[in-house]
Amino acid sequence: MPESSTFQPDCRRCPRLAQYLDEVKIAYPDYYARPVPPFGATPARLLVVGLAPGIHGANRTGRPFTGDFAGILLYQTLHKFGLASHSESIAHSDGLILSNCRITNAVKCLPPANKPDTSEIRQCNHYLKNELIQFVEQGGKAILALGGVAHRAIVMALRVKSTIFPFGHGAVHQLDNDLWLYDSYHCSRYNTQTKRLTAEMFEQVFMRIDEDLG
Ligand SMILES: O=c1cc[nH]c(=O)[nH]1
Repeated sequence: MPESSTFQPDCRRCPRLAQYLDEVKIAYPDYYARPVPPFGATPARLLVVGLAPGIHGANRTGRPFTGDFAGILLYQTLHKFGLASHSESIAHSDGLILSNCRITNAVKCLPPANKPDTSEIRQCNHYLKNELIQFVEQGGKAILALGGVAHRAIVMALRVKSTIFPFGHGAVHQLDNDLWLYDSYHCSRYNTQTKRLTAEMFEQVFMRIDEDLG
């Protein structure tokens, strides 16, 4: 199982991802094109875990879910539930503040075709594990997995059994006395445009978290 380590902004542990980021930086010199750090409040009661930076979103702006389609529904919903100061997340310098909430990704680097390899998810799990440890130590109560990859990365980092805690949209898993894992389909363009995930479905997940956090 991976050990935990603090996020390294210059990490190049995954050769395929490091090389891809080098190529993307050449194609788009203005893009951030580095491992994207978590964003938000510390301490926080809610930790939202996404998949990985999108090429023209977090990979461009350097902030999770910022500047691309996947962030639209997420930040709108966070704003609706009083967790974000604005309903849109446009750029690193837009002044947006998260309250009681943090956002991170299972994989910190942009993967080709949005698909990290299992070995890359495992390698990056060092960082997620460290973030989860800090989150729990500082009183964090609710983890929201956006999609199955994020769910399995969380389960891996916390060393709990994925057979006991399978991913399912709307599922709520009690991981510990005071630690809960909530699942939602990922708020990707594909999922929202095909209506696999509607705004109502996403809000219901947040409503449940809101009720449980009290
Ligand atoms: O999972 C995702 C998707 C888009 N942007 C992110 O930061 N994470």
